[in-house]
Amino acid sequence: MAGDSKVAKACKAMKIYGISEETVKPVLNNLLNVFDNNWKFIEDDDYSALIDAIFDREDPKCKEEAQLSQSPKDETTEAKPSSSPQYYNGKGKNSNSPLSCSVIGQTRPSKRCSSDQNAECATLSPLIHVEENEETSVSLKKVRKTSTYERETRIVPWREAKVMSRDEFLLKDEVLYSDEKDHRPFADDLPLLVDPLAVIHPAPAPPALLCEEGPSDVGCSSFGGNGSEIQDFNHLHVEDKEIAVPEPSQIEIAASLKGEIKIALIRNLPQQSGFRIPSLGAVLKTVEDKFLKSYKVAHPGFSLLNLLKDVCGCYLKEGTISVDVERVGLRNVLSADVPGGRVDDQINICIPSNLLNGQGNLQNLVRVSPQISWSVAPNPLEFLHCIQELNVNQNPYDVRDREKMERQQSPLYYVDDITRGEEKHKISLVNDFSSETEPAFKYISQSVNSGNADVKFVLARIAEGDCCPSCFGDCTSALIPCACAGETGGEFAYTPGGLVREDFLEKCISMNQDPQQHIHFYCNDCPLERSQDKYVLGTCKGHLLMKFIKECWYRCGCHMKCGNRVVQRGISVKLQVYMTPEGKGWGLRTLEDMPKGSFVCEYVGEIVSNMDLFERNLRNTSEKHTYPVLLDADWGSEGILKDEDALCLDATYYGNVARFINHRCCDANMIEIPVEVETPDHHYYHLAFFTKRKVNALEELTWDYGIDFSDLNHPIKAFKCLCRSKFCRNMKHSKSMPFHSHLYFTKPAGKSEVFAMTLAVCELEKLLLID
Ligand SMILES: C[S@@+](CC[C@H](N)C(=O)[O-])C[C@H]1O[C@@H](n2cnc3c(N)ncnc32)[C@H](O)[C@@H]1O
Repeated sequence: MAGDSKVAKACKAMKIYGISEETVKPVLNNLLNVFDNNWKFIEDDDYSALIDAIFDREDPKCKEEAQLSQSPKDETTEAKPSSSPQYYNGKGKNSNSPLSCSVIGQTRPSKRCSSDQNAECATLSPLIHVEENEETSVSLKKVRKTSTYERETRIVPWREAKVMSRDEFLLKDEVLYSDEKDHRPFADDLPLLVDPLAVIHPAPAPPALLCEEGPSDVGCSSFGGNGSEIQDFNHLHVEDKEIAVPEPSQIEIAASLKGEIKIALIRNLPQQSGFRIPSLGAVLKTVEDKFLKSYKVAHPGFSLLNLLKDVCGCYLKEGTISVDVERVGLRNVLSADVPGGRVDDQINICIPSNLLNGQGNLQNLVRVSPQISWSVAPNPLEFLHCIQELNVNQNPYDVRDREKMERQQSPLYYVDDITRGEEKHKISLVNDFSSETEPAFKYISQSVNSGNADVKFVLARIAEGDCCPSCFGDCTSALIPCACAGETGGEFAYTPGGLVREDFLEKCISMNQDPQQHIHFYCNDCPLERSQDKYVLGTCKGHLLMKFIKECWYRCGCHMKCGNRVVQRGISVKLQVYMTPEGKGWGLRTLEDMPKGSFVCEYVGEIVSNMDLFERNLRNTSEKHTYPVLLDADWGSEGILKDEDALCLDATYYGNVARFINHRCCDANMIEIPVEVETPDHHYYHLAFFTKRKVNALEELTWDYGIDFSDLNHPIKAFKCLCRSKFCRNMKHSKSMPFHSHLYFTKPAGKSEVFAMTLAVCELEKLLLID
């Protein structure tokens, strides 16, 4: 009977997996019921539905049987020549037979050709044909034929005959070299058996990382897709020398002629380690966290996946360009011309072409500083070593190495939170160049009155019409703007997303860039000149009348989360104080991308009268001070200003993170805008910094102090400007900066290549943005 022969066939097919007829038959019955006696569904794909159903039962018997199938008896009686693209490790009794439920324990047998289909598979399908000889060793043969099955299973042409299902290849979050359409790393129409252009076999790994020969409890795990398979490569007998059996190593890269890249990370672990295959997503996350922890300076959007993509990009590039004259030239320059750097300290940085806007032209780039200079000389092997270094850090059996690495990678000086809990978010401080510590000052998140300044926040001063007591929730989402939008022409200065509105911001930027075109107030009796004992006949130099933002305040009925309360909620972006490489001392940078119009921080310090500040400056001539700000945005609104009403903020002794913001002439990326928070009285207001454009993570945050570098009479001696802006007002000094027709890079002493590479890429990004 046709049915009986089909049952017999199915049982025979399952026998290969060591599953007995008694187990198969009831499951088969169920399936036939489910599929309405349609055998096609059961037979399709080498009885995959049946295999699934059997294993889905989680029948302990199945497991027992599967284990039994590894017994010597089973091996001799049941082992069959197989065309399965899976292969044995050939270790005899304790081998990781693909017939078992899996020695690793969690996986079911991979889909494979049944014995009955061997003939068909042998001609149609296996890219690598696996044969088992008497000693159960395995030989590999190339067969230049393909089947839909293999296309489905994305066989990796250059190496192991490992079968991965389409799903297994799909990464959890993202896919290496993903195809937009279907998110698979390799296209379906990939010509199979395309030999790789090249395969990188890394330099021998440190002994602790090598796969150990011999005992069967040692195997190499290969993370080829989502890391869902472990195979043991140790005892493969290779007939065809073109097919490389994986060296015991950590990383391999291979590319096909079409440009597809495969990266394999290989790790050996003792079987008893309790190791379970993690998802690739989890692995990447751990490495990224580790990277961020160890290197601190890493782009917060850094992802290992992108790094690997870069590796692939470089690998392809390196593989396709045979002679790179420019690089050779650069290498020569490197050895002769590195200031203060030993040749063996240098590494070549592989800059992804997207950073170079696809031009790959290095001629216009300039040297950054004596500490950080550049070479762009792609060399994927060195890049790979960087990755290996990351990989070493992950080895749980190599704690000493890991600790050593961490010691090496840490910055020379690091403070976890300079705010000591004053701000909502920690603000770290990092010095990668020396052990210079932060200046002595007291971190405060709100300005404080130092004594003589006349600053009073009085509820009665807030007129009924200047606030919105009847509002609730978010004023910016109300249909009709409330009274608090009055100051900014009936429209709130902020968008509902908390950014300064584009038109308002542009106005402020234009006033800042071209103050002469905007309204100034000229005092007859200028408090600034009074404080400096400079009585000048006639009017003063003038004060720019600035546009104010008015936020909702105490008397308003809205929520603290109201969109018109931005500055008063404090710093919300991740910031870091760092030692600038250009010699400007400490600087402030963002650790996250910020859109145009974002609030960064306000200038916080001691609220002092002009008069007091001048006296302070006189007293502390030697003191390294910050630049105090003058709160003169609305000095024209009252007649003659009393000394105690003419205020400044001095962050020298008490201040917040803004005291670290460096100056940049004209094209700084932040602008200061006066903000009313507590009082309509414009003697005192908040001076808040907003981004003038999109600012990328790790970019330095700067503002134009408005210094007149030619004013030798200014109470605070101007510094030599190192802003490197092409609009620098201190050009005499800027021009003396050396310009080079090439870039080269010196690895800072005691730093790893990964550290150096990250720094280099970040700096290059900055350069490309700036210049
Ligand atoms: C407000 S502080 C900025 C933080 C400062 N870099 C530090 O290390 O504390 C101002 C001082 O920084 C330095 N500075 C700021 N901008 C600079 C620039 N463009 N070029 C050189 N030095 C700068 C000057 O010494 C200035 O007096």
